[in-house]
Amino acid sequence: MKNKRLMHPRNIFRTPPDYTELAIKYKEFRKVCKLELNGRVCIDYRNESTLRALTQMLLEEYFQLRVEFAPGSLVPTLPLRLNYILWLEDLITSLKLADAADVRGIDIGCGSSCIYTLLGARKNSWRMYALESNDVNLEFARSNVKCNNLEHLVEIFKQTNKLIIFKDFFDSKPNVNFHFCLCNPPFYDSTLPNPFHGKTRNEDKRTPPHNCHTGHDEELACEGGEVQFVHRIIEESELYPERIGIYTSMLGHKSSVGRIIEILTKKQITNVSTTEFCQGNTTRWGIAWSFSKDFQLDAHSSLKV
Ligand SMILES: C[S@@+](CC[C@H](N)C(=O)[O-])C[C@H]1O[C@@H](n2cnc3c(N)ncnc32)[C@H](O)[C@@H]1O
Repeated sequence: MKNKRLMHPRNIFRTPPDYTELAIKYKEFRKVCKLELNGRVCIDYRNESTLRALTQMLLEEYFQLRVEFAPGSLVPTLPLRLNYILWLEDLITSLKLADAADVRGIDIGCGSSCIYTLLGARKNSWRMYALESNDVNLEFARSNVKCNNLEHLVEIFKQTNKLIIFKDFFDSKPNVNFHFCLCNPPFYDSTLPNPFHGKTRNEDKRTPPHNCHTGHDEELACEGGEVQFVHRIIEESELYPERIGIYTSMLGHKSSVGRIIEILTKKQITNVSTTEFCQGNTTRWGIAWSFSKDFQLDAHSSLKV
């Protein structure tokens, strides 16, 4: 197929799951499935409760993770989250660590599902530190970690000041350095008059492609949107160049990648890598930067901006 964009080569969802078989196996998932005339299962991706049941079922089937989401909170899609984790795995290999279990990662804004942290811990035995500012999300994240018996690998940290990313956390862990940080930042700009539904010709202000809009306003929006959030991560990374080997973030819009690269370039941060996360009709982007000579990130770049 022309221009077919594929998931990461190791992403198990490159081959679509057999939903009919899974509907037989998982009762809660079966309840949200529709049956086509030919007897095949059909999924309504625009329905929030269907998405919840789908993600819960896939996490259980493929990663033996049982996850609850706070009511009304963001429902993560698993193929995208997995693409990001697999890219991190690739970046970390440049470190040539003797033991993968030595890896320590920070999840900035883990959400109620705590999905990246759970995946990193369960799939790769990474030691994960999940930061979150929303109290309800924190409660659910803690419970998800406990339910999956991953407390020995995961620490959850309450972020009291939303405008800060690392300072308070680093102060609480003065002697620990980390291999990477990851982030799915709040996408929307809360300062816009209608941040979630504004239709505009300006690409940056257009809502991203969604199957179904899930999540609380507070989870999805911040002042300046994702560019400003990642800008803040960059500024704090300059204060702590040694504390994290590879700083990374996901971006929801291609134009944000160019703007973030501009910010990095102005700051003369040149050890930078970008990638695309392709999942069927949805594309997201990843950006990474490092101050360490141990990571040669440019070798991993897959995207010309
Ligand atoms: C878009 S959601 C991502 C949730 C989850 N990581 C995922 O990918 O499904 C962003 C999360 O960041 C949290 N957040 C916002 N500002 C934060 C900050 N300064 N520190 C930590 N978490 C923050 C929000 O409460 C929200 O849960």
